[in-house]
Amino acid sequence: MTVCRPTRVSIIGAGNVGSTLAQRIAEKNLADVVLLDVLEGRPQGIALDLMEARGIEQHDREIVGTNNYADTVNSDVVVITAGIPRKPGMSREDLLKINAKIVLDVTRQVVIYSPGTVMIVVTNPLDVMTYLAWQASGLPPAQVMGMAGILDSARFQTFIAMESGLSTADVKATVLGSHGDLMVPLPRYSTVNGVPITELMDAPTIDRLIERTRNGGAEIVELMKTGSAYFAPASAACLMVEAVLLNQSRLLPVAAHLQGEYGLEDIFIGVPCRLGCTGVEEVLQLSLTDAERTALQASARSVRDSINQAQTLLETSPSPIAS
Ligand SMILES: NC(=O)C1=CN([C@@H]2O[C@H](COP(=O)(O)OP(=O)(O)OC[C@H]3O[C@@H](n4cnc5c(N)ncnc54)[C@H](O)[C@@H]3O)[C@@H](O)[C@H]2O)C=CC1
Ligand SMILES: O=C([O-])CC(=O)C(=O)O
Repeated sequence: MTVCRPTRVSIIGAGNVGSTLAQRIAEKNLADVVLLDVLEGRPQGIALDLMEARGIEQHDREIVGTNNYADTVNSDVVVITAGIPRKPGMSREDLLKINAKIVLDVTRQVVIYSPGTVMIVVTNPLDVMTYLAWQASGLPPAQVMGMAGILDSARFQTFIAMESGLSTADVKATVLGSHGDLMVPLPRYSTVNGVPITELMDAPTIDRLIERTRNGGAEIVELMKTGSAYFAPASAACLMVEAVLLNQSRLLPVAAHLQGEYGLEDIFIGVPCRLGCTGVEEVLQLSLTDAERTALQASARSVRDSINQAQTLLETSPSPIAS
């Protein structure tokens, strides 16, 4: 008798984003979930809690909590949420050194057990962490991507719907670039049922919504006082997991490795990509105005500076980046 191996997603980091993502994946019946954390008991407790909801939520997905990477073996997708979230007053860049060490460590352990996985990075600062994870993993670049553009676009979408009073379902918003102050919201590519928002709102209103989008993560950090956003981030990561597992050919903004696209080389940054079972299957090159291209280049320069900074910081660490 053939024994079927269920699809498996491992989530490294059983904190707010990781545990909410585990819930979404299981309740959407997408895959079995392995939730791993350094904290003993936390992933096991969350997994048991989620298992006990199965009868109510009507699914039979296995959710396992562990501190042992061997339990993640043969994961189809691994999502890295391990790391420290920022506190009020901090930028995502302030997490660079501490999270770089965590991301390098967990990535190296992940690929021992899942050498062919698709890896989705969530830990901040996002674009840099995705680059470091790719380097440490040895995976083909198409199999590594970062989650941010879907979240930033969803925030822009929400603010457009709130401002216009129109249904969120009809709003499509596009945000490219890095997951930081230099992200690049694109009003020309943001529409309400096909109508560009530039036809529906005046420039000062759009500028105000763009500013709120750029500040979207910080706005929640300031409100929550401890920790950062996790419901919308988990939804965004789940959309990427779903697109890969179900080979959906979704066109979604993700931090992808660029090799000349948009005039950018050897960097991970948010661009529209076709996502399928092999990961990033295509980078879509939008035509940009001079101002949009300049903004994307400035965003990429800031990511490149942070990558250089991370590499300098890590040179003094006992476990330098594997080449
Ligand atoms: N890319 C994005 O758009 C977003 C990124 N984030 C980032 O995601 C990360 C996680 O956020 P939260 O879940 O809210 O934080 P959290 O503090 O709730 O959870 C992080 C978890 O990582 C675990 N961890 C730390 N070091 C580890 C290691 N070496 N191995 C395994 N687990 C380890 C911690 O024990 C903790 O349970 C943060 O860096 C945050 O800034 C959060 C939201 C959106
Ligand atoms: O703001 C943060 O630190 C977490 C994050 O990336 C977001 O919510 O966009």
